[in-house]
Amino acid sequence: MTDVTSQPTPAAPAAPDATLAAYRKSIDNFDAALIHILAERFRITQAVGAYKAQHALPPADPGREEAQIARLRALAEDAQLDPEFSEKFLRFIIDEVIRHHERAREG
Ligand SMILES: C=C(O[C@@H]1C=C(C(=O)O)C=C[C@H]1O)C(=O)O
Repeated sequence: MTDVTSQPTPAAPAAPDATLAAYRKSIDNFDAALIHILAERFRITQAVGAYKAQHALPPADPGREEAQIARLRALAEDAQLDPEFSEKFLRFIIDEVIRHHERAREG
């Protein structure tokens, strides 16, 4: 017969932790703000994509990207946010924008 007494005791349901819950409430608000900010950014870049397609402009502008990344890295350093992370985050967004612009060009 199996010795059930040697099994680990299942974890008790976590006690409500008011401090953690308050931090998480604030995280929830920041995450919601991030989504709204991103939605607005993509709304504008969609318009840029349509404009570029109408005027036969290239989907990507590496000079503009380089300037934006340098500006954002400096802002991140000032704000004590990891500039490497900031660059990767912006690169990820810009790459998605360029994909949208390529699609807009294809019609
Ligand atoms: C939005 C533009 O298109 C692309 C996307 C960019 C961005 O998301 O910041 C920057 C440059 C372009 O490669 C633009 O040309 O301004």
